[in-house]
Amino acid sequence: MPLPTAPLSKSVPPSSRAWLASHFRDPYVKARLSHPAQFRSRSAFKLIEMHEQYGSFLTRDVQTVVDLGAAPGGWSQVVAGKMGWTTEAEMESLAEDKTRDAYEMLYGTKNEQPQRGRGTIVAADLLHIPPIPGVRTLQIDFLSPEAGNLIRAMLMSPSNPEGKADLILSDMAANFTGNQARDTEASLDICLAVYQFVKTNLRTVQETGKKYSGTLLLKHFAHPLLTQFRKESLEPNFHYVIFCKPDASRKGSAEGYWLCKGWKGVQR
Ligand SMILES: C[S@@+](CC[C@H](N)C(=O)[O-])C[C@H]1O[C@@H](n2cnc3c(N)ncnc32)[C@H](O)[C@@H]1O
Repeated sequence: MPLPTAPLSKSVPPSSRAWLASHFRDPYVKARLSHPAQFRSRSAFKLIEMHEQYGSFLTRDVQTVVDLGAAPGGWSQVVAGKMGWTTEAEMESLAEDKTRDAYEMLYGTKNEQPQRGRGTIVAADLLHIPPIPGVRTLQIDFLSPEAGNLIRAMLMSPSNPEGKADLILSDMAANFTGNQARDTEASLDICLAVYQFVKTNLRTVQETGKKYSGTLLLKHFAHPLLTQFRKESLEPNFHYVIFCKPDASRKGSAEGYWLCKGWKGVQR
């Protein structure tokens, strides 16, 4: 897809012009538009980067994944690719791709291409998520009381009768208002709701026998109240929690992610 080079229309206000200009200069926007996997969002590169740099979590033993705040679907595309849920046409276009590094970053070596994916991926968002091979989508407000049970039901299978997940991803963010108190409260509400879901749905290390299984990747906005949540709820109950700020995350943004590995179940 060609990048816009013509001058922007005079009807576009100066503030939007500045944003659009910096948006199209952004290397991750350029990468998204030219990448053969045709990611739907620039966020896809954040997930790839965190997986690569902060400790692999999209590993072969991951069978069930929940992607919260998934629209338009970039993260789910990455997960589906990692779990082998990619159409043959996509495989062919990727196999012909000259940027082999990008290919390998997503799918491993070419000899490893499965024709059908493994496991279950459930993606949920307030917004509609256009279909992605191998991904079960749900349009719902995750903060609504029924969301947890619906997602669990979608994870259930004969081999997973309790609907447990090996990996829970949350890129959820409420609309930014610019009011710090309100934005902090919204981020905290989302983190607390995700944590409630983790308590009943993330597979524990006791269940798998693996010290670092049961992974949560959770977006949040920097604030002392969120730090307190990390200390009180995440740190005692996971083997480790690290802060991630991928390069693909805009520098001026207060967003960051916690990568939490080794869910022990609630210790306190
Ligand atoms: C940064 S976008 C996610 C981008 C996505 N990870 C991707 O790669 O395409 C944040 C998403 O969170 C969703 N969201 C915010 N609050 C939500 C809620 N209460 N329930 C469900 N989704 C929510 C928004 O609708 C938005 O699509």
